Amino acid sequence: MTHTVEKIGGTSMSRVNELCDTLIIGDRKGADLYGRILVVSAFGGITDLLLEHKKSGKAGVYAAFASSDSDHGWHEALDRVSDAMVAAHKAVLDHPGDIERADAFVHDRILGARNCLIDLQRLCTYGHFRLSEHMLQTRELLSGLGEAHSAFVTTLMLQRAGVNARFVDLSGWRDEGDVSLDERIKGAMKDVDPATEMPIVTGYAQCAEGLMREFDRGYSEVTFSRLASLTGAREAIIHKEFHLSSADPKLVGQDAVRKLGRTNYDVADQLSNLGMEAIHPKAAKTLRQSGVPLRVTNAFEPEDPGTLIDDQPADGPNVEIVTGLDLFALELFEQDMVGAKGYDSAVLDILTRHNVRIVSKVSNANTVTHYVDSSLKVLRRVEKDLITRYPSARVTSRAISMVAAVGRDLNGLAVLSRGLNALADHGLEAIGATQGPRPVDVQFIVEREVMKPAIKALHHALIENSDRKMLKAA
Ligand SMILES: Nc1ncnc2c1ncn2[C@@H]1O[C@H](COP(=O)(O)OP(=O)(O)O)[C@@H](O)[C@H]1O
Ligand SMILES: N[C@@H](CC(=O)OP(=O)(O)O)C(=O)O
Repeated sequence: MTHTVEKIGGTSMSRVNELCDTLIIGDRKGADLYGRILVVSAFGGITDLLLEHKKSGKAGVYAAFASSDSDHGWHEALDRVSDAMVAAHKAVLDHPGDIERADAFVHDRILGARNCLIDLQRLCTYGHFRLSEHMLQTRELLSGLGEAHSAFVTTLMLQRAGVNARFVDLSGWRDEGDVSLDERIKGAMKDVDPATEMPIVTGYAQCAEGLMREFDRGYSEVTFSRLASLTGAREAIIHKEFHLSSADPKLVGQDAVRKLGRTNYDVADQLSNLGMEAIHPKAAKTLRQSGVPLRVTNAFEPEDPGTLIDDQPADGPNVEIVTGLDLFALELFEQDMVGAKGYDSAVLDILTRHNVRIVSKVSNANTVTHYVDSSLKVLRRVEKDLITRYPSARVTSRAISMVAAVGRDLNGLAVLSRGLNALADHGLEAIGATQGPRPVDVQFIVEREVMKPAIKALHHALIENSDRKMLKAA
């Protein structure tokens, strides 16, 4: 019998002590404790403080360092990380000896990172070295701190509970090798025996290709899926704070949402695109290609099988999830566009250059609109480039939200019209709505303040009240 590879996300990591009594140990004894490789994310909020806030974009150490010439804003930002790390491990560790070791670990890594950044800044006062050329490595160095800390703390906690846990640090701390992601993982795992010990692996892995450069936020799932694939896991499991549900339980209410019993990689991709991170799209690809089944479970209900994700089609049409995210509508309006080609690709070039994530798009005779996930600051630069390229065009960025209904098979469900009616019934207006010919998602564009009530209204109409038989009869 082979092992499973199991990832614990940041929100759940903040309560890893509770998981110890249930998910990780529970009433298992002896050999039953093993056969599992755990991949951990940083404690909730730590990566946001290290890099930047995932949702609001608020600067962390990285962003402060990137923008600092002489001021020392990043030092305070690093202090905040250190304080937050200590608070996070104090919340989950009991034994004073463990807390002392965790404090020392934080102190050592923060000091190391601080010295490294100071040296880098000093080096870059000489003309030949440019800070801008080292920003990616800086981002890598900082992100690794979060997962090294959470994995170290979890190992201490489990060892104290009598588990033969082993800290597997893929973060490349003070490491000299230049290895690929696969080599990094294989090298670290080569003398680890999951049958007799429980590896606690950092969700961040330092590698020549650059985990952050290739995959950016949500990278833990990339490490997780690669580890599952390379070690030939029986199953890859993501433990989350809630069951993967038909909508955010915090928003719609835990009683109103349904647990997803099963879905497929197509839906998982749509959800990632909508910022829901059911699973990182590149991670899904690795698992799909290597034939490792994926399960998403509620970390706090370990006896529940959760959601199985594979590449199977649905048994019948159904809306499975309603979700939403804040975006900007970047609009290029140009009277001369009609009949001319190339506008679309010019916009794409500029968006690519500024590394803006496109979620969706619509166009007509003289207007191209991209719904993008970006900050206004970056969009201002995009607008400037667009105006330079098309001086007589009108370019605008408008804050909007997108709410989408997603399912493996939405055939014959009239999701678009029922959705619009549901919004109207609640006195809510849609600015736009789109459905492609492949029936897996329908997108509704609304004002930002309408997003939450729109999710509730759509969830109510399309999931809580869905009666497929009635619809078929109609
Ligand atoms: N459809 C959904 N099902 C479950 N949780 C959702 C859903 N949509 C949004 N969420 C939210 O996602 C949040 C983070 O979930 P989780 O994946 O556990 O975090 P992390 O990325 O830290 O592991 C939860 O607190 C929950 O409110
Ligand atoms: N902590 C990292 C990696 C990650 O995947 O985290 P989480 O599992 O909490 O989404 C991030 O925020 O990007």
